[in-house]
Amino acid sequence: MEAQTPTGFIELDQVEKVFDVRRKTGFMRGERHRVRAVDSISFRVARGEMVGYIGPNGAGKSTTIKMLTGILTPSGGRLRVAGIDPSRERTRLAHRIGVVFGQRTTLWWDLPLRDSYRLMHRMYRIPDARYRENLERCVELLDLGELLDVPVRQLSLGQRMRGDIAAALLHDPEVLYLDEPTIGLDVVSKSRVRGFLRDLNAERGTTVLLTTHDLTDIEQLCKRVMVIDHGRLMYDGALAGLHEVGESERTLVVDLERQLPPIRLESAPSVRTVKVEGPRQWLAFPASESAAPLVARIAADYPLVDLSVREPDIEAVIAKMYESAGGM
Ligand SMILES: Nc1ncnc2c1ncn2[C@@H]1O[C@H](COP(=O)(O)OP(=O)(O)OP(=O)(O)O)[C@@H](O)[C@H]1O
Repeated sequence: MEAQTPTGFIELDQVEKVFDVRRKTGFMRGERHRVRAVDSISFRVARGEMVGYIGPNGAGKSTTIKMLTGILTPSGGRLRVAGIDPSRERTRLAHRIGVVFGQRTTLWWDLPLRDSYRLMHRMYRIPDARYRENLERCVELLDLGELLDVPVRQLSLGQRMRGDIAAALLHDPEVLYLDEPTIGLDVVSKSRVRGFLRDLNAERGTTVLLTTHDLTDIEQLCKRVMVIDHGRLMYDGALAGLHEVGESERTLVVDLERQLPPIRLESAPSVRTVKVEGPRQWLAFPASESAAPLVARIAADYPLVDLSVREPDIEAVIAKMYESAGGM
């Protein structure tokens, strides 16, 4: 393994991808137009980071990942992964990256998992001892033991996904790109996949770039999230910071001794009572504000019995963010 670089294991500087598309407008007639799938995107991911890459359909996520693997060549800008230009040295890079596309399998449909893995062993020229060790570890942690001799086409989606994740890791990649790794999985399979990825990142320091529509994946795995829309990077930072960008609200649920008219706090105009149900009331307040002074004010003026604070639903936050940017 090479000396560790402290920052910029994945580096994008004003990367663009423009597709020339021909749209049919009638019989024998067509119109050419350009789709700017990725529009001047810059970011850096440090070695060992686990970053979420999210955005609505057609935002440019898969296009970015395809450029990071070398499948697509950028139309402009500079892109490096582990110091390698992916589209120029795709084969050399392939030894250092692992890719899982949730909607497609890299496994051989008619072969048992074991045979697919053997083929990868040869293709990637993985040293025997390392291959055996990695396979054993994946089989154990992803619970693949019973499945190794089953043809891929007979596996359930969750089993196949675990098989695909193992396949992407047999050659010890330093970076793993995951495009929708939990799509279509049941709750148990999702949690198993997430647990495995968390351990992989913690124990091996594998850098992970994760694209998903399931925000629980992000909440449970990534400290940092990047949001892309219409090919542009809209947000890059802590997941918690998204709440501020999305101007979201938290909810204070208070239980009073008895039913009372909606709580009104003259000194806190940003607080709204949004629901009253018997002695329970729901108050919405900006997520960027602290709940403590609000609680103190209510406790001083009302017969408070109990309370809880509900965090904003991250999906609502992101939807709001797309709306305010004119996206979706
Ligand atoms: N090969 C291609 N030729 C022409 N246009 C393309 C091609 N690949 C992607 N696009 C267009 O580029 C834009 C970005 O697509 P991309 O697949 O990267 O989005 P995405 O964020 O991965 O979406 P999804 O969440 O639906 O998978 C879309 O408008 C898409 O139609």
